[in-house]
Amino acid sequence: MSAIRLTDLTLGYDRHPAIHHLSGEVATGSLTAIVGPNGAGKSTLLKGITGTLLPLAGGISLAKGKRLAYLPQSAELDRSFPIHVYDLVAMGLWSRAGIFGRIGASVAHKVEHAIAAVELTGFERRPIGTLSGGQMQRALFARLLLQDAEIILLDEPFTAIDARTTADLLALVQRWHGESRTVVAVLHDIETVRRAFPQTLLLAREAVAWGATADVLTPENLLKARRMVEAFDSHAAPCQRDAA
Ligand SMILES: Nc1ncnc2c1ncn2[C@@H]1O[C@H](COP(=O)(O)OP(=O)(O)OP(=O)(O)O)[C@@H](O)[C@H]1O
Repeated sequence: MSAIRLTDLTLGYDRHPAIHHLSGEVATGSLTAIVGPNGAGKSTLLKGITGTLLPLAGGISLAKGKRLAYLPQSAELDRSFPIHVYDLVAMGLWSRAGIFGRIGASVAHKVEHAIAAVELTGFERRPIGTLSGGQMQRALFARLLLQDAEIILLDEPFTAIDARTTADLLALVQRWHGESRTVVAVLHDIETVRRAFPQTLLLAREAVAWGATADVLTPENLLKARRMVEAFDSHAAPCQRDAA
């Protein structure tokens, strides 16, 4: 069964395509990496799946009734927002408790448990603006833990994060996979993908290859992806292939 299905999908900005003619499925319970050169459309695809960016053509369907959680690229987060680690993590419960849900004893226990799971105990009252990049990413993973979503989308979760934090957070990703959640992560480190992600979508504005990681990440495919992104004209009218 598929958790996410893409059908001849075109996504873009101001009617200019960033991704086009993308079709395929993310199987329920699978662990998939999205890789590709800068500008390949990886973040754009995640924004399409979350519904923040509507398709210019084609469609995206999600398995019915499944909760979705999304971790944006760290550069997109406003760290100056005046909030403590505890409250940031507790926001993970909003989808179920509501914004004005009572922080009762059981909720407080869940938040503390999630903070402990990412080894941030003792940081509860720290404003997020004072955290290191790795600590902030740990806090965001604690929030994801509480969101308890069946489909989890991660945009470059390990970029600019030290090796120890990467290993700890990767262990959480593996745990989610073990719990049969569907995880899709945009990654730049090919070695991490080869080691830890069974499925890969190699994207270069369209799919270069999508399937078992060892079959997808061949030198030929990686070279092809680079050439395709370099050759792509994002200002072409809605779709070059349609115009041909
Ligand atoms: N808000 C936006 N408005 C206009 N164009 C955008 C916007 N966001 C992204 N783009 C363009 O869409 C294309 C794909 O961008 P996207 O961020 O999805 O690529 P990416 O594969 O995630 O790249 P990177 O690896 O550099 O993060 C790029 O040409 C980019 O300039």
